[in-house]
Amino acid sequence: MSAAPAIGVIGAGSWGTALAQMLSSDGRDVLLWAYEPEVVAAINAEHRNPLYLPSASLSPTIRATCDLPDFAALDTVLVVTPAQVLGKVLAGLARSPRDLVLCSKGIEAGSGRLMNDAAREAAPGSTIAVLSGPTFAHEVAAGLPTAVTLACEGGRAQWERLAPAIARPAFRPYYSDDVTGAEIGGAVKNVLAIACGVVDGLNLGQNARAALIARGFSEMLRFGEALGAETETLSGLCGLGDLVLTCSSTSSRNFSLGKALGEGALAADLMADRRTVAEGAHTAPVLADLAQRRGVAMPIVAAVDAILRGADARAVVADLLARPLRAELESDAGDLTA
Ligand SMILES: NC(=O)c1ccc[n+]([C@@H]2O[C@H](COP(=O)([O-])OP(=O)(O)OC[C@H]3O[C@@H](n4cnc5c(N)ncnc54)[C@H](O)[C@@H]3O)[C@@H](O)[C@H]2O)c1
Ligand SMILES: O=P(O)(O)OC[C@H](O)CO
Repeated sequence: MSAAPAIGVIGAGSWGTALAQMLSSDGRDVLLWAYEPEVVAAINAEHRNPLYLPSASLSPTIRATCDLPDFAALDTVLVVTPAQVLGKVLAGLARSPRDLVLCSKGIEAGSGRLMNDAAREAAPGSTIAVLSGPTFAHEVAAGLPTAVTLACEGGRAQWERLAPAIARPAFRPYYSDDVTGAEIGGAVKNVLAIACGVVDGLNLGQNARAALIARGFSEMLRFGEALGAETETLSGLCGLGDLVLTCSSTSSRNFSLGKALGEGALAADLMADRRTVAEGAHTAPVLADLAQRRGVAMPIVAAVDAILRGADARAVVADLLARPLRAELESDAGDLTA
């Protein structure tokens, strides 16, 4: 038991459960909201989450609930639902001023909103922060060293409240005030991880994967610039750091989805009855659309969108390779802008 104030975590998938376990490591109470009653029951009775994080033994100071009103008195709440339901779930939270730390990575389909805009509308009065970076849930749950960006719309004053609440010896947040940049990094890297998985599934080699990471990062920077994100933010943990992690490992659901697509599986089959979330599959269509409407060139994102819609992966890669030659740097583009 600890005298430190309890923290709330909304969403008991693998990431919400891992964050709850990390936060409880100093003995504090953590209240964890789960969508499924059977997850609540297993966490409270057996201190395990067999559906989403079966490898972890959870702390007895984590209490699970299906009732959002239980969170009314908490000053700090992490939000870790899938991106597409974040606004809907938060609408059930009592409207009192608190720090709301968004940990989901995606863009809302239909509205094209980033999570901070969805959260601000659903939970007015909250002060938003975004926690994002290279973070496989099973490693955080196991206490392995991890560093993240913690972007605070409330600036240094909010950071002073949140950093001691969230940092632990092996979990290290870095301060930023660029909420938009932190969200764009996490959302775009999921789509690029699908692209890298496709290349792996097609056996196109490691040169191709490195090229995709570098050219995909250029797309992330261009899109970020269009939305007012800082290049420095995207060059850090929540952008380049997460891109490298997710594009290099079958531990990533997005990379694995892409690999299966490259091996010839159909997106519709891979997405049907899926329990875990591969956010890039939901983000790709809305990101491709936003980029086109804003005139931002994102050919790799468009290629992923096309493959998810059923286009032949090998043909899509051939089209990418057949694009006109161009300058690598925007500043050198001149006439080479195709
Ligand atoms: N798993 C990771 O390593 C990791 C790391 C960083 C960020 N994230 C992000 O965290 C978010 C959550 O991912 P995850 O990996 O914890 O999920 P998950 O794939 O492990 O589990 C799916 C989650 O969706 C929930 N869910 C399904 N339908 C729902 C509904 N209608 N309403 C509310 N909840 C519903 C389930 O209860 C479960 O919590 C995603 O945006 C993901 O990108 C995940
Ligand atoms: O398994 P993924 O692809 O959702 O990636 C998990 C995390 O976002 C990695 O930082």
